[in-house]
Amino acid sequence: MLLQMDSITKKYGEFSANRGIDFSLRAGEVHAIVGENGAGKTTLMRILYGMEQPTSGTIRLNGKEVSFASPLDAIQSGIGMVHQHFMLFPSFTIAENIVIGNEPGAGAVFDRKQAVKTVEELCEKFGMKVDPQAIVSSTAPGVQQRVEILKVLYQGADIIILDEPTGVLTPLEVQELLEAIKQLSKQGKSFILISHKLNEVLDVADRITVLRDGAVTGVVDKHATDAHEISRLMVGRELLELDRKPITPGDKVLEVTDLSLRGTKGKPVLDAVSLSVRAGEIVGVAGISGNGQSELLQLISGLAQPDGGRIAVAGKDVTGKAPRDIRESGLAHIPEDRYVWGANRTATVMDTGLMGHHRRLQKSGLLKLKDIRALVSGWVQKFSIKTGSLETSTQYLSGGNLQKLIVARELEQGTPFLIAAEPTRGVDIGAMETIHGELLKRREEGTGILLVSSELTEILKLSDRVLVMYEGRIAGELSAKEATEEKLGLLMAGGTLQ
Ligand SMILES: Nc1ncnc2c1ncn2[C@@H]1O[C@H](COP(=O)(O)OP(=O)(O)OP(=O)(O)O)[C@@H](O)[C@H]1O
Repeated sequence: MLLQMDSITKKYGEFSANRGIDFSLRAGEVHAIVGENGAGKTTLMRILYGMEQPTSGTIRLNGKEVSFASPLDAIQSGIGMVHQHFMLFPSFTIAENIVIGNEPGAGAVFDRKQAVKTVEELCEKFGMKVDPQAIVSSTAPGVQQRVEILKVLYQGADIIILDEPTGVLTPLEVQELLEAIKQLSKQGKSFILISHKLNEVLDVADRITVLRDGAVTGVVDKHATDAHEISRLMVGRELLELDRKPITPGDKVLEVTDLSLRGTKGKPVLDAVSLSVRAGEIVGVAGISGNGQSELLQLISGLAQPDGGRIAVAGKDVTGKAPRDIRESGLAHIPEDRYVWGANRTATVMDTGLMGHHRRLQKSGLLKLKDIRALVSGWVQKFSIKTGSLETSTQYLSGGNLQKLIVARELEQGTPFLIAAEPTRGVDIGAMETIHGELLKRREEGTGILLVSSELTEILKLSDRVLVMYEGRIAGELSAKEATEEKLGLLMAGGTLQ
């Protein structure tokens, strides 16, 4: 066995994030780790990568016991990790990012030409294509993902840990990544893949380890299992089918007319975009990321200002207004990036939950701790948010649990209009079911929802109408009945429907 982790336990105070976990990896194997948010997947991998020390347990590489005091130790032993959030220098070139830490050159002189050549050779050897001279910030997420993998290959990794690698990728980029993993494993590289996407896991993994509450509930062979068994091992129950009841849409809660935003290179980022959302309907926006969706949401929520056009929320003209005024007009917003727009990493769970609710809870100018506690602990229960306490800083929540907290906070604003951008990014299948169920409940209660998601299955499951964005324009609109993955895919790629 290439790698063996035995009886790994990790305690944070009284809380055990890992409880006696056994995990093994063969050379050339792709081994997926799945489990609910907070099940302990990332913690186990941080231990393997030397970012955390286990409270007890042993790690053996090729039969020899090892201990890693830091990632540097792990890298030297041939272990590389690609994190959930890319850790590249945006203003550097791809080549510079790959060789950083071990640059070619003599003394203090960096040999740029050699760096480009080395990266070209690396791409050739491992069959992955990137332009070494491109600046990272100008490349797509799929390219940045490849750069992260090439970087660990350059560092000499034989074991590559990928922590939720497909979260920000388009369907095509996901296919390319899965293909690259298969190719590299044929060349003898071994992968540990943390993922919530069971279809991807069943496509690429040889074995799957399932974690629940910090312990292993099963290790299964891909050929001897299916998505049902894995979800049962993960959640402890079968998942329910969602029921989308027929509705009659009401008044417009969002009306966007001829919205435009100029780009830096003359090409418009948004070009005369008009759309509306009525009370009680979910309007899905599909599109490959980078086609104007993010900017559209920033304009609607007041985080950026348009160059032309008009925005009305709940019947009030909010064009050019500040985010706070727009929220008061009737907008709640589950933001696309939970770390940038959704939370302050140093704030507690309670303070993060309170944001936006503070004015409502204020009685005679005072906020009562008891009221805040009751509100936030209700959500913690309803959404199974795993946290030490309400005073825990959000930086210690697992990614999916922070997402659930933000979703709960925004769903509970009780506004007529809600933006839900990537509402289930990084959450487990049980939490996804809860969030989808809650969005449908809000819809039945009359909230109008603009759903922007890179997951076509999510768009198709929830939307009453689907708009497709392509190059800053609405390229097409389909009703729930008409919409299929194929038709949406065609419009997303710039095609037209006959
Ligand atoms: N430094 C820390 N202090 C306290 N608790 C922590 C710390 N790091 C992690 N935890 C807790 O340990 C648990 C396991 O977290 P981990 O990030 O391993 O979960 P995960 O399975 O990767 O979840 P997700 O799918 O949401 O990423 C969580 O409940 C988390 O809040």
